[in-house]
Amino acid sequence: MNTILETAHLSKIYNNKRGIREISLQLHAGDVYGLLGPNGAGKTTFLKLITGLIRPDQGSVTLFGNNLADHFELGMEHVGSMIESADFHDFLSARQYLELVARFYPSVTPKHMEEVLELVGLHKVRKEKIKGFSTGMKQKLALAAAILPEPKLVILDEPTNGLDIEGTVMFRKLITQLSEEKGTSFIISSHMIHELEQLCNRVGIVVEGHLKKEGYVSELLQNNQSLEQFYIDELQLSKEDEDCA
Ligand SMILES: Nc1ncnc2c1ncn2[C@@H]1O[C@H](COP(=O)(O)OP(=O)(O)OP(=O)(O)O)[C@@H](O)[C@H]1O
Repeated sequence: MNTILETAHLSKIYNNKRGIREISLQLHAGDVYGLLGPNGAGKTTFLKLITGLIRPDQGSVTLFGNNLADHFELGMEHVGSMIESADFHDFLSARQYLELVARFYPSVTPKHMEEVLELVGLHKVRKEKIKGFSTGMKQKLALAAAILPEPKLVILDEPTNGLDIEGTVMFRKLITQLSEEKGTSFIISSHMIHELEQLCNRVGIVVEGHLKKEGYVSELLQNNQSLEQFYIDELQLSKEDEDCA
Protein backbone atom coordinates (compact mmCIF):
# COMPACT_ATOMS: atom_id res chain seq x y z
CA MET A 1 0.00 0.00 0.00
CA ASN A 2 1.20 3.46 -0.89
CA THR A 3 1.55 5.46 2.35
CA ILE A 4 0.99 9.16 1.74
CA LEU A 5 0.87 10.40 5.33
CA GLU A 6 2.60 8.94 8.33
CA THR A 7 2.77 10.37 11.81
CA ALA A 8 5.07 8.77 14.36
CA HIS A 9 4.55 9.38 18.09
CA LEU A 10 3.18 12.82 17.31
CA SER A 11 2.66 14.88 20.46
CA LYS A 12 1.73 18.46 21.22
CA ILE A 13 0.85 19.50 24.73
CA TYR A 14 -0.33 23.06 25.39
CA ASN A 15 0.47 24.92 28.60
CA ASN A 16 -2.83 23.74 30.07
CA LYS A 17 -1.61 20.11 29.62
CA ARG A 18 -4.16 19.41 26.91
CA GLY A 19 -3.36 18.48 23.33
CA ILE A 20 -2.42 15.20 21.69
CA ARG A 21 -0.11 12.42 22.79
CA GLU A 22 1.88 9.92 20.78
CA ILE A 23 -0.40 9.66 17.76
CA SER A 24 0.98 7.27 15.14
CA LEU A 25 -1.21 6.97 12.09
CA GLN A 26 -0.77 5.97 8.46
CA LEU A 27 -2.90 7.10 5.59
CA HIS A 28 -2.80 5.19 2.32
CA ALA A 29 -3.47 6.54 -1.15
CA GLY A 30 -7.21 6.43 -1.78
CA ASP A 31 -8.18 6.42 1.90
CA VAL A 32 -11.05 8.57 3.04
CA TYR A 33 -10.26 8.68 6.75
CA GLY A 34 -12.71 10.04 9.30
CA LEU A 35 -11.42 11.46 12.55
CA LEU A 36 -13.95 11.22 15.34
CA GLY A 37 -13.80 12.29 18.95
CA PRO A 38 -15.53 14.38 21.62
CA ASN A 39 -15.13 18.15 21.84
CA GLY A 40 -11.61 19.02 22.91
CA ALA A 41 -10.23 15.54 22.14
CA GLY A 42 -7.41 16.90 19.98
CA LYS A 43 -8.64 16.46 16.40
CA THR A 44 -7.94 20.01 15.24
CA THR A 45 -4.58 19.94 17.00
CA PHE A 46 -3.70 16.80 15.06
CA LEU A 47 -4.80 18.36 11.75
CA LYS A 48 -2.83 21.53 12.48
CA LEU A 49 0.26 19.45 13.15
CA ILE A 50 0.00 17.48 9.92
CA THR A 51 -0.37 20.68 7.91
CA GLY A 52 2.50 22.42 9.70
CA LEU A 53 0.29 25.12 11.22
CA ILE A 54 1.78 24.26 14.61
CA ARG A 55 4.94 22.38 15.51
CA PRO A 56 5.00 19.15 17.47
CA ASP A 57 6.76 18.81 20.82
CA GLN A 58 7.73 15.31 19.80
CA GLY A 59 7.32 12.96 16.89
CA SER A 60 7.26 13.45 13.16
CA VAL A 61 4.96 14.01 10.20
CA THR A 62 5.87 12.54 6.82
CA LEU A 63 3.83 13.61 3.82
CA PHE A 64 4.48 11.94 0.46
CA GLY A 65 7.82 10.72 1.75
CA ASN A 66 8.93 14.14 3.01
CA ASN A 67 9.50 14.87 6.66
CA LEU A 68 7.54 18.07 7.25
CA ALA A 69 10.13 19.49 9.63
CA ASP A 70 12.85 19.36 6.95
CA HIS A 71 10.95 19.58 3.66
CA PHE A 72 7.79 21.52 4.38
CA GLU A 73 7.14 22.77 0.85
CA LEU A 74 7.71 19.39 -0.78
CA GLY A 75 5.53 17.67 1.81
CA MET A 76 2.69 20.14 1.33
CA GLU A 77 2.95 20.30 -2.45
CA HIS A 78 0.06 17.88 -2.98
CA VAL A 79 -2.01 18.81 0.06
CA GLY A 80 -5.11 21.00 0.23
CA SER A 81 -6.59 21.90 3.58
CA MET A 82 -9.39 23.66 5.34
CA ILE A 83 -8.76 23.98 9.05
CA GLU A 84 -10.91 26.09 11.36
CA SER A 85 -12.74 29.06 9.87
CA ALA A 86 -10.75 30.58 7.11
CA ASP A 87 -10.02 34.29 7.26
CA PHE A 88 -11.00 35.92 4.01
CA HIS A 89 -10.30 39.31 2.55
CA ASP A 90 -13.87 40.55 2.78
CA PHE A 91 -13.52 43.08 -0.01
CA LEU A 92 -12.75 40.39 -2.59
CA SER A 93 -15.34 38.45 -4.54
CA ALA A 94 -15.37 34.63 -4.39
CA ARG A 95 -13.79 34.47 -7.83
CA GLN A 96 -11.11 37.03 -6.91
CA TYR A 97 -10.31 35.04 -3.78
CA LEU A 98 -9.72 31.92 -5.85
CA GLU A 99 -7.55 33.98 -8.22
CA LEU A 100 -5.48 34.99 -5.20
CA VAL A 101 -5.11 31.36 -4.13
CA ALA A 102 -4.28 30.35 -7.72
CA ARG A 103 -1.24 32.64 -7.72
CA PHE A 104 0.52 29.87 -5.78
CA TYR A 105 -0.51 27.25 -8.35
CA PRO A 106 0.44 28.29 -11.88
CA SER A 107 -1.26 25.23 -13.39
CA VAL A 108 -4.74 26.38 -12.26
CA THR A 109 -6.62 27.80 -15.24
CA PRO A 110 -9.50 30.32 -15.17
CA LYS A 111 -11.73 27.55 -16.57
CA HIS A 112 -10.86 25.30 -13.65
CA MET A 113 -11.69 28.10 -11.19
CA GLU A 114 -15.14 28.37 -12.74
CA GLU A 115 -15.57 24.59 -12.54
CA VAL A 116 -14.64 24.50 -8.87
CA LEU A 117 -17.03 27.36 -8.07
CA GLU A 118 -19.75 25.39 -9.85
CA LEU A 119 -18.84 22.21 -7.94
CA VAL A 120 -19.23 23.88 -4.53
CA GLY A 121 -22.40 25.71 -5.57
CA LEU A 122 -21.00 29.24 -5.55
CA HIS A 123 -20.95 29.92 -9.27
CA LYS A 124 -24.02 32.17 -9.24
CA VAL A 125 -22.55 34.39 -6.52
CA ARG A 126 -18.93 34.26 -7.69
CA LYS A 127 -18.81 37.99 -8.42
CA GLU A 128 -20.28 39.01 -5.07
CA LYS A 129 -18.09 40.28 -2.26
CA ILE A 130 -17.26 37.80 0.51
CA LYS A 131 -18.38 40.50 2.99
CA GLY A 132 -21.99 39.56 2.22
CA PHE A 133 -21.47 35.79 2.49
CA SER A 134 -23.08 33.61 5.15
CA THR A 135 -21.05 31.17 7.29
CA GLY A 136 -22.01 28.30 5.00
CA MET A 137 -21.06 30.23 1.86
CA LYS A 138 -17.66 31.01 3.38
CA GLN A 139 -17.30 27.33 4.25
CA LYS A 140 -17.99 26.42 0.62
CA LEU A 141 -15.42 28.96 -0.54
CA ALA A 142 -12.82 27.53 1.83
CA LEU A 143 -13.58 24.09 0.43
CA ALA A 144 -13.22 25.46 -3.11
CA ALA A 145 -9.80 26.88 -2.21
CA ALA A 146 -8.72 23.56 -0.67
CA ILE A 147 -9.54 21.53 -3.78
CA LEU A 148 -8.55 24.17 -6.35
CA PRO A 149 -5.02 22.88 -7.07
CA GLU A 150 -6.33 19.29 -7.39
CA PRO A 151 -4.36 18.04 -4.40
CA LYS A 152 -3.74 14.33 -3.85
CA LEU A 153 -4.67 14.70 -0.19
CA VAL A 154 -7.34 17.01 1.22
CA ILE A 155 -7.44 17.67 4.97
CA LEU A 156 -10.75 19.00 6.26
CA ASP A 157 -11.66 20.10 9.76
CA GLU A 158 -15.41 20.00 10.37
CA PRO A 159 -16.17 20.84 6.75
CA THR A 160 -19.96 20.66 7.01
CA ASN A 161 -20.14 23.19 9.85
CA GLY A 162 -22.61 25.83 8.79
CA LEU A 163 -23.65 24.05 5.62
CA ASP A 164 -27.34 23.71 4.85
CA ILE A 165 -28.84 20.35 3.86
CA GLU A 166 -28.22 20.98 0.18
CA GLY A 167 -24.66 22.05 0.96
CA THR A 168 -24.07 18.90 3.01
CA VAL A 169 -25.28 16.73 0.14
CA MET A 170 -23.08 18.71 -2.26
CA PHE A 171 -20.14 18.13 0.06
CA ARG A 172 -20.75 14.38 0.22
CA LYS A 173 -21.07 14.12 -3.56
CA LEU A 174 -17.93 16.17 -4.05
CA ILE A 175 -15.82 13.99 -1.77
CA THR A 176 -17.17 10.81 -3.40
CA GLN A 177 -16.56 12.21 -6.89
CA LEU A 178 -12.98 13.31 -6.19
CA SER A 179 -12.23 10.07 -4.40
CA GLU A 180 -13.67 7.81 -7.09
CA GLU A 181 -12.71 9.74 -10.22
CA LYS A 182 -9.37 11.23 -9.25
CA GLY A 183 -8.27 8.92 -6.45
CA THR A 184 -8.03 11.90 -4.06
CA SER A 185 -7.42 10.91 -0.44
CA PHE A 186 -9.11 12.68 2.46
CA ILE A 187 -8.76 13.05 6.17
CA ILE A 188 -11.91 14.58 7.62
CA SER A 189 -12.60 15.56 11.20
CA SER A 190 -16.31 15.73 11.92
CA HIS A 191 -19.03 15.16 14.49
CA MET A 192 -21.40 14.18 11.69
CA ILE A 193 -20.97 10.47 12.24
CA HIS A 194 -23.66 9.39 9.76
CA GLU A 195 -21.93 11.49 7.13
CA LEU A 196 -18.60 9.84 7.91
CA GLU A 197 -20.18 6.38 7.85
CA GLN A 198 -21.26 6.99 4.26
CA LEU A 199 -18.08 8.67 3.11
CA CYS A 200 -15.13 7.00 4.81
CA ASN A 201 -13.40 3.67 4.33
CA ARG A 202 -11.47 4.13 7.62
CA VAL A 203 -12.08 5.93 10.88
CA GLY A 204 -10.05 6.74 13.96
CA ILE A 205 -11.34 7.81 17.36
CA VAL A 206 -9.39 10.38 19.35
CA VAL A 207 -10.11 10.58 23.08
CA GLU A 208 -8.25 12.95 25.40
CA GLY A 209 -5.38 13.33 22.98
CA HIS A 210 -4.89 9.63 22.26
CA LEU A 211 -5.81 7.74 19.11
CA LYS A 212 -7.86 5.15 20.95
CA LYS A 213 -9.15 3.03 18.13
CA GLU A 214 -8.93 2.73 14.36
CA GLY A 215 -10.65 0.52 11.84
CA TYR A 216 -12.06 -0.07 8.40
CA VAL A 217 -15.68 1.04 8.32
CA SER A 218 -16.77 -2.09 6.43
CA GLU A 219 -15.27 -4.31 9.15
CA LEU A 220 -16.64 -2.21 12.01
CA LEU A 221 -20.12 -2.42 10.52
CA GLN A 222 -19.93 -6.22 10.45
CA ASN A 223 -19.61 -6.29 14.22
CA ASN A 224 -21.60 -3.21 15.19
CA GLN A 225 -25.07 -1.97 14.39
CA SER A 226 -23.73 1.36 13.18
CA LEU A 227 -20.63 3.50 13.38
CA GLU A 228 -22.43 5.56 15.99
CA GLN A 229 -22.95 2.49 18.17
CA PHE A 230 -19.28 1.54 17.80
CA TYR A 231 -18.25 5.07 18.73
CA ILE A 232 -20.51 5.24 21.80
CA ASP A 233 -19.27 1.82 22.98
CA GLU A 234 -15.63 2.88 22.55
CA LEU A 235 -16.19 6.08 24.53
CA GLN A 236 -17.82 4.06 27.28
CA LEU A 237 -14.84 1.68 27.36
CA SER A 238 -12.46 4.65 27.55
CA LYS A 239 -14.41 6.05 30.51
CA GLU A 240 -14.32 2.68 32.29
CA ASP A 241 -10.54 2.41 31.67
CA GLU A 242 -10.14 5.90 33.10
CA ASP A 243 -12.24 5.08 36.16
CA CYS A 244 -10.14 1.96 36.80
CA ALA A 245 -6.84 3.85 36.45
N1 LIG B 1 -3.85 27.21 21.45
C1 LIG B 1 -4.24 26.48 22.47
N2 LIG B 1 -3.80 26.75 23.72
C2 LIG B 1 -4.17 26.00 24.77
N3 LIG B 1 -5.00 24.94 24.67
C3 LIG B 1 -5.47 24.63 23.47
C4 LIG B 1 -5.12 25.37 22.30
N4 LIG B 1 -5.73 24.81 21.24
C5 LIG B 1 -6.44 23.76 21.72
N5 LIG B 1 -6.27 23.65 23.05
C6 LIG B 1 -6.85 22.61 23.94
O1 LIG B 1 -6.42 21.35 23.45
C7 LIG B 1 -7.49 20.42 23.47
C8 LIG B 1 -7.72 19.88 22.08
O2 LIG B 1 -8.26 20.89 21.29
P1 LIG B 1 -8.69 20.65 19.79
O3 LIG B 1 -9.18 21.94 19.25
O4 LIG B 1 -7.59 19.99 19.08
O5 LIG B 1 -9.90 19.61 19.98
P2 LIG B 1 -10.98 19.08 18.95
O6 LIG B 1 -11.01 17.60 19.09
O7 LIG B 1 -10.74 19.61 17.59
O8 LIG B 1 -12.31 19.69 19.55
P3 LIG B 1 -13.71 20.14 18.86
O9 LIG B 1 -14.40 18.87 18.43
O10 LIG B 1 -14.42 20.80 19.98
O11 LIG B 1 -13.40 21.06 17.73
C9 LIG B 1 -8.69 21.16 24.04
O12 LIG B 1 -8.84 20.82 25.38
C10 LIG B 1 -8.36 22.63 23.88
O13 LIG B 1 -8.88 23.38 24.95
